[in-house]
Amino acid sequence: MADMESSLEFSSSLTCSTLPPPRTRIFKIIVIGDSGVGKTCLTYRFCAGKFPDKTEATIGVDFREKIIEIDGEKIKVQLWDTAGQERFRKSMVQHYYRNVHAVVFVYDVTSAASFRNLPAWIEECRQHALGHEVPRILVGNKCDLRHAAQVSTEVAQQFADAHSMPLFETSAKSPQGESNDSDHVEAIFMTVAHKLKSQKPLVLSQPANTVTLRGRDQEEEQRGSWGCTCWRS
Ligand SMILES: Nc1nc2c(ncn2[C@@H]2O[C@H](COP(=O)(O)OP(=O)(O)OP(=O)(O)O)[C@@H](O)[C@H]2O)c(=O)[nH]1
Ligand SMILES: [Mg+2]
Repeated sequence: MADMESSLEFSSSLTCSTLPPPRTRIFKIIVIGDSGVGKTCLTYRFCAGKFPDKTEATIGVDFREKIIEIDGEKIKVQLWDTAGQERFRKSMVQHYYRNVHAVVFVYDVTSAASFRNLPAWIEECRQHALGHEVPRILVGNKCDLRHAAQVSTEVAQQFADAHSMPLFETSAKSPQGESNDSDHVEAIFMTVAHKLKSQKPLVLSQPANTVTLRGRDQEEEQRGSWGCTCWRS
């Protein structure tokens, strides 16, 4: 850690001619919600591009990563696929929230209970002192089972509005061609990444004849809201 920090300090004062190779920023996004809503399938779909053949209840957390490119910058989206079952998550919870950049709340459109439990997940975020600057989004999954839906778009939208979150309805399972009327899994996570990138521009200052590379501004670094784990060579 000390090495990483000192190399960050070092790079912050380098001029154009001596810049090290570009490093990849990491956006840590946690995916939370009741067991069985499809968190593993959604994260797998985004990172592997397909619906998994089989899943089992997640124990602790599974990490999935995907490199994306936005405006010419390569960014590593690191998804934390958390456990929905209390017994599989309790020893891990504080790690989920450490230096998190965005939160994705998931419910299952065919399960009214998973929707009713959303306030408990929001409360967990509050208890872990999640800052208001951390983007949150709401995802209703399993839209391919619309005939069995128990949560209407209207009700979900009201909830999302009340909590200032954008709502997406999607399916980790259905083929997502042009004719599909639900949001694409890919587009959902890309939206989060765009939001994070716009909040955190990479190149922030250009004093005369030098280009200074700064990933986080000093203030944020002091507040620790953009922890050092989000950078890697
Ligand atoms: N029809 C349909 N089934 C889905 C979809 N997403 C997930 N499933 C199914 O829902 C079940 C639970 O999915 P998971 O992704 O394991 O659920 P989870 O939220 O990760 O559950 P925990 O790890 O216990 O918290 C599995 O049988 C999946 O095949 C979907 O979009 N449509
Ligand atoms: Mg899971």
